[in-house]
Amino acid sequence: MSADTCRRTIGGFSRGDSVGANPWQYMQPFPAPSRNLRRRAMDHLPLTAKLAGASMEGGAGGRVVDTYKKTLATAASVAAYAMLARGMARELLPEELRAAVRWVAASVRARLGAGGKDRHTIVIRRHFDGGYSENQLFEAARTYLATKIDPRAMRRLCLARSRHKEPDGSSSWSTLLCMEDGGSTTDSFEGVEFKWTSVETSGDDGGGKKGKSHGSSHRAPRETLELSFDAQHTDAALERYVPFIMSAAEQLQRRDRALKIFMNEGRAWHGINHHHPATFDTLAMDPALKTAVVDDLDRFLKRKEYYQRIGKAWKRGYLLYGPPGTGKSSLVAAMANYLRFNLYDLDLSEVRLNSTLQRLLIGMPNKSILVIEDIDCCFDAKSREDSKMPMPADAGNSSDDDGPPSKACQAPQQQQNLTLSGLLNFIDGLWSTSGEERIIVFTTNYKDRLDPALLRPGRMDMHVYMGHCGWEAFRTLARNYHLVDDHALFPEIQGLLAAVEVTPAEASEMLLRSEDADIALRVLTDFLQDKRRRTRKEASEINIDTAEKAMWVSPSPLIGPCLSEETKY
Ligand SMILES: Nc1ncnc2c1ncn2[C@@H]1O[C@H](COP(=O)(O)OP(=O)(O)OP(=O)(O)O)[C@@H](O)[C@H]1O
Repeated sequence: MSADTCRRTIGGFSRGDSVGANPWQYMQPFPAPSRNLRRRAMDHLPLTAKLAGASMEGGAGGRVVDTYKKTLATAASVAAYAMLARGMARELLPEELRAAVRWVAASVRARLGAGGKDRHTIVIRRHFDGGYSENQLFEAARTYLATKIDPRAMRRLCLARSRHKEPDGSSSWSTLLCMEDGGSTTDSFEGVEFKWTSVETSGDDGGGKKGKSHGSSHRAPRETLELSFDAQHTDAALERYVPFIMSAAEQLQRRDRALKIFMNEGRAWHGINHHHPATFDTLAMDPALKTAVVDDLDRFLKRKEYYQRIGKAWKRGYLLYGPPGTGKSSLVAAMANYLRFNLYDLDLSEVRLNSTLQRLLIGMPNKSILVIEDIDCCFDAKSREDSKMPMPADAGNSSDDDGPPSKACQAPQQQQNLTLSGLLNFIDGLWSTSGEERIIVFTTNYKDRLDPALLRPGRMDMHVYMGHCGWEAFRTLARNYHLVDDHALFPEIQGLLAAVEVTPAEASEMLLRSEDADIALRVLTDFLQDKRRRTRKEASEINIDTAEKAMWVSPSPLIGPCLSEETKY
């Protein structure tokens, strides 16, 4: 096809117009569409097509197309140069300079991203004080952002192992996904969009911490996280978003840390790692009761302001009672795992003085669970009285007295032996004065033996009865141990559980006898049948015994006088 033919076919082009830019040029074997038709079609075309289409309208349109082509060519050249420059920079420029360039680019990007709106930026440096102090907010933000990063969406990511200091001075470690230098992500909070950018600059300006490796003068890069947002949201950022991040990070760190259980020795706590596997999922108990406990814990955690408002200490007390082997200790472990709180297992037989107890309780950090097991065995009737007794002669040398002397130790005549009322008064006093977000759990096998002071309303907020293994509890155990939800023996087991009392500990033991679910369930069924036989036998013996006794003491007019007569002689 010649240029002339082409011009003819399309029509309306003046000499010098760019034929090649005409979109209809080679695709148009039919007569050209009318102007109106083309104008209507143009309304639906993207900008590039419109520009090109404009060239069909006359000389002015042609110039637009020329400009468009030139712009495209220029953009392509710039992109090529940029790629070339980038490659050369990577080869030739030192890392420090490249980091500085990246920082400038990130700042420019951040400003351009603002879309012309007034943007504010909060810079959170990893170190301050000339590089010698760690900024906790940086660590918190990094921990929080690790949950926001989608590793599939980011081409470059950094993996870091982070150390957290525990309240007891020990450390725990966790692995985090972090943004690389120049990386950014957005987070939405209360409907506001916050943008986070990771920026690294060379530490050679003296602001960074001196690199410890190889003892060289090289300084570690200065790491910062930049939080940018629309200026109108400054209050939301500082007053709500930043505190939210701190608390979210704390929760995440708690989730990752190894739990500990502390035991009292003298006046101090000694902790070891706590790996009790019990969770609310594995706990075999009445489902409604389980839900009630979990809901109660959740409500407690959310109610800081509420407790403040009503003027009550932010603490919660649980009394767990029931026969041995019904899961009281397991429930305590499940609570600790659920809340990620450390456990403080208080052995009161090791505590002789109220002042020692006071010191131990004050030494417990927030977000912890105090457990006193078998509370019914801890105090005899005598010690329940609030007796003010002189301090034993050897008490000053006892293991209770390590560490600096407390106020109470300076006034020996006021020393009190440990009493239940001392414990209760002090717990109430302690919770209301120091520390918060604590849980106290008492356990007992015999609720009826407890001092009424312990059962007084308001002392223990929730009384939880851990009973014998019911049908639902058994199903949890079957699922835990053998991953079975249904089995041919289930109906028989259900009937047996309704007839005999067996603890979850006993049922667990039977289920553990074999790894084969069929065998283990058979073993349990036999155990339950045997137990039912024995229970029936015992019951019938008791019935006979009772009947015999009844015969001897019965006031029945028929035999009564006879007995009386017999006993007379
Ligand atoms: N409700 C339960 N759910 C799951 N496992 C249980 C339950 N109760 C008991 N077990 C099993 O029995 C073992 C002993 O239970 P646990 O020590 O929790 O009972 P306890 O009521 O605290 O007993 P004690 O009163 O003697 O201290 C647990 O380690 C667990 O394997």
